[in-house]
Amino acid sequence: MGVHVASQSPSKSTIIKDRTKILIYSFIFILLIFECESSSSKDENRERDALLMFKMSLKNAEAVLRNWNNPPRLPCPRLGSSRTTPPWRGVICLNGNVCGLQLDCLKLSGDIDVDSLLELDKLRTLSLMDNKFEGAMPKFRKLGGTLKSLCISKNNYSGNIDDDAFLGMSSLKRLDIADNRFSGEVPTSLASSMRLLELRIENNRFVGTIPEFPPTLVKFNASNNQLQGRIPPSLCDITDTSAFSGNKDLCGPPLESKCDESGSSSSPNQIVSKANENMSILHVISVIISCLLAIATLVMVYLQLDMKRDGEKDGVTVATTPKGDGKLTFFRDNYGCFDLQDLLRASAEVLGSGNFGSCYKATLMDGHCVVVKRYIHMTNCGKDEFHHHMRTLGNLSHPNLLPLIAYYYRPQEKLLVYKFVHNGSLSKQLHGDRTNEKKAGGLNWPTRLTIIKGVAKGMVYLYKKLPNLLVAHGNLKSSNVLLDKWMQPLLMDYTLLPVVNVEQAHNLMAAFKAPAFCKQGRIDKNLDVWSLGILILETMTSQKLPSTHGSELERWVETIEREKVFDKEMGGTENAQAQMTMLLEIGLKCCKVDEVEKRPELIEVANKIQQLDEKDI
Ligand SMILES: Nc1ncnc2c1ncn2[C@@H]1O[C@H](COP(=O)(O)OP(=O)(O)OP(=O)(O)O)[C@@H](O)[C@H]1O
Repeated sequence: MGVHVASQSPSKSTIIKDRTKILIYSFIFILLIFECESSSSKDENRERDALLMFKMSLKNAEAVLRNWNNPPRLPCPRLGSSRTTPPWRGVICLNGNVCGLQLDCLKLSGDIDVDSLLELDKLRTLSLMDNKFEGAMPKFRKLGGTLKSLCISKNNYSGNIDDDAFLGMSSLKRLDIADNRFSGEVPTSLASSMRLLELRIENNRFVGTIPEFPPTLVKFNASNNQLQGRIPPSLCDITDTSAFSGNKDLCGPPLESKCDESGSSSSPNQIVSKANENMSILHVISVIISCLLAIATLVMVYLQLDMKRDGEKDGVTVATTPKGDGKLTFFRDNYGCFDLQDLLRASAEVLGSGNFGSCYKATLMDGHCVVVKRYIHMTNCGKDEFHHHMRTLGNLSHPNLLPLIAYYYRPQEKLLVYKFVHNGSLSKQLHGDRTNEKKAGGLNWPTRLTIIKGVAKGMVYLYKKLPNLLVAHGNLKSSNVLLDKWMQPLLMDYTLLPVVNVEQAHNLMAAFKAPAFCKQGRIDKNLDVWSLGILILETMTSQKLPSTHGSELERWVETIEREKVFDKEMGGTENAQAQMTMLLEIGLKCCKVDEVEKRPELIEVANKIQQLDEKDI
């Protein structure tokens, strides 16, 4: 049987058609490459021109930046190019764009042309360390909210830095202006850099007090300036006290010298040096010591009496325990040094009492404020179990968790000591508190979203750190979300399920109000997701939750789903409205009553929340 090969081979016309197609596709492909090339070369040219402008503003640059020149060389090697040409000296490239300039130790000087750098829209780091720049600090603020790291240490910059010099530099994570001759006060606009992790201002001539910094700060050095006054609470965690050495008169934790009423150091050495002019040192010391002793005795007697009265009035029945007993166990060093007796002596203010006990704000003798929460419903927990669990809690550390400073154990008495947080709870901000029915202040949309984002981050951290716990928080609700000075949320009353009596936990904790538990007795990770959903709905509507469990709460969720009425105080443009609706939908999804299986995982919810945009444009 012959094979008809001829019938299977393409005809001449088909071959011509195919060739034409190949030609057309190749042409389009070449066009596309050309298009890409031309737009990327536009970028490259812009970056090249910007850098050449910048170079022109520098002295001594011609010698050291010789390879910064005109075409054919470009600042960054072209993406995908086979020839590997190095970038210009000191230029850091990412994906073919300039993302950093590192021009350290090049003996550069001159008036930096910050405007030329505006053209480098991918610029994230700028380092001009160890050069010869002098005069006032350039207006780096113009570089706006994208710069992450700025380093101009070891130059000869001098004079005051404007207080708003860093305003709007919201992405700044690292700022190093050490080893210059800056004077005047430390600019408070640094506090607006909410992402700041590292700040170095040492070896300058800064005067005045240190402003409050965001809680994100982990590295700080202000040594060898002329700073004075109380170290702000946000820096109490800095363990290396040399960060404050060589200053005029700093006081308070983490330093040992205590502050007096006016906020200046009351260490005997400094008092002596001030009074040295007219009297002999010995005389001054003896007068001061006897005065201090007399005052201290009076204050102690007064406070003891006062506390006793307060204690009786407020139900603080923590008796002074027999010698050697009643010790507080500390987890964090930097909240001053105090013991139970100091807490008892401190002036106390009742902050409120909830399902699990009462909260007191105690102002210690050195001016520190801490919060003591006295827990009931923990009576079934054994000593070892309690100590073990407290150690777990003490080791947790996250910017959105209220840190546990210390705890106290007696079979019938459990106290947990936390840091005092300035803006009270989210509940107080949304609905007012016991004494003040009015809200503390309308929260706008960006603040509410920032709070929810922080809460979600804190929750994800808990689940990551405690994978064996089914319900890692257990009591997430608006009164357990505290807001610091920068309105960043801090979760409290977290992870107490292992030490709370089971019956009370199931009756009183927020997570156990979820229908999955109320209706089916199910305990799983979804309980916390449900609480997060309720918190989102409450935050977006400012509506108070019904005080009872179960069906009333379900109806509350249904009403919100039906009406979708946001709190007017949030304000917001059209764009913000769209984001608000998305957040409300996320909240509603977490609270799906009948579709427990469909309820999203915490990590999924948290990711969606982080994608929302608080910008109100
Ligand atoms: N560390 C703190 N800093 C500032 N205020 C606090 C601090 N801890 C608690 N508070 C305030 O004290 C109030 C009472 O707190 P508490 O935890 O006793 O009550 P709750 O959260 O309503 O109830 P529950 O015991 O069920 O958690 C809170 O609403 C909050 O405003």
